Amino acid sequence: MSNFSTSTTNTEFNPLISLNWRGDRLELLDQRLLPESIVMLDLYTPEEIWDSIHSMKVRGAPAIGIAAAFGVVLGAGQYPNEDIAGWLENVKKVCDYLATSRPTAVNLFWALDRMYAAAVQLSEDPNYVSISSLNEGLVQEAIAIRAEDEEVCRRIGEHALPLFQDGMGVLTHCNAGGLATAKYGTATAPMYLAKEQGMKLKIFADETRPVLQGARLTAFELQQAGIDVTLITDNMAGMVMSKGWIQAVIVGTDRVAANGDVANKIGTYSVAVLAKAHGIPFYVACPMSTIDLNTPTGAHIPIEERAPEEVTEGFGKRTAPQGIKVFNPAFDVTPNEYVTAIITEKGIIRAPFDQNLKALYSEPIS
Ligand SMILES: CSC[C@@H](O)[C@@H](O)C(=O)COP(=O)(O)O
Repeated sequence: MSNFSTSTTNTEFNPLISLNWRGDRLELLDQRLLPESIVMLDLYTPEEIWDSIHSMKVRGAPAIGIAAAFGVVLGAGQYPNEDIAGWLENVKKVCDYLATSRPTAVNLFWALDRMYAAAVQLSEDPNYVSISSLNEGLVQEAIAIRAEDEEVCRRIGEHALPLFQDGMGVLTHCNAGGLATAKYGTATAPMYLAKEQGMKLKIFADETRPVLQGARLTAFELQQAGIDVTLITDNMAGMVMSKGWIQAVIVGTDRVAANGDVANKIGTYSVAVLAKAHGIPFYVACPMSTIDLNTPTGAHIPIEERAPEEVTEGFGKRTAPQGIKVFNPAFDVTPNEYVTAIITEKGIIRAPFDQNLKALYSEPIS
């Protein structure tokens, strides 16, 4: 594994933009170092992209998909020969390799499938005869995935915004923000749009143990954007709800099963149960690329388990006894009965989710 080169701290950093294609490399914000340091990494190989996804330098379902798409570009560009069949075989190998970086976010597999389908199509197109033109075709596909994500997130925000009113308290868990997408985020998109329109929301960000995406990322990016955000630890969510401070919960997701069960960052399920107990609507915001009709229920979603050190040394020092048994699932599944609505770029879906999710695929984007 080669070392990544790092750009110096960028003083004009825009926290909404964490992935940039630079012609020969993917420039990527190292999210693990936030908020203390803003470091952009220059990634030149699929191995570097794999490592960045696996180690969560880039994380969040849509951002993982975008990074992987550029990983395919970088892998295709390494093919040394001029034969198209060999080029296509190499693209397939790169896609299969990148697919092993993380298991839960379906956007990863969606993006890789889309890149491979584009490669097949390009390889059959008589206008693309040289390997360099095929590689350029893949660059355009990856750029399109990134650009579409930005547009999709904005649309999610537009559809979600009417669910919120001036002065509302809104709780979110993990980071489904601009850092996790091309721009705007999914759960945070209505927060940015509300800000644009002068609507004041009071956001509560769960810290999100064990990796602290809420504290490190959501609190950071909302604060940078001038949005009213209060950080709480995960075990405070019930208390702030009981005080009447929360009128809605909105989270992102890594995969929505065909029946509307939702996998998201560990702790989301507890928040959903708490929301139901307090009569608070629980919204899930995601692009269509996060909906996986091939996964029948939440029980079929592969849940990543991560290293015990995230729990025992997550704060930079040991906080548990040596040799302790640790269970560290990165995600949990919220059953559909706790989900008030799923908000996509195509609009708002409510129960019965199995029927309404299926129907959504035949509807044009409004
Ligand atoms: C728009 S991001 C949606 C989800 O990917 C997000 O809520 C989440 O759970 C991310 O988990 P992470 O482990 O940080 O990749």
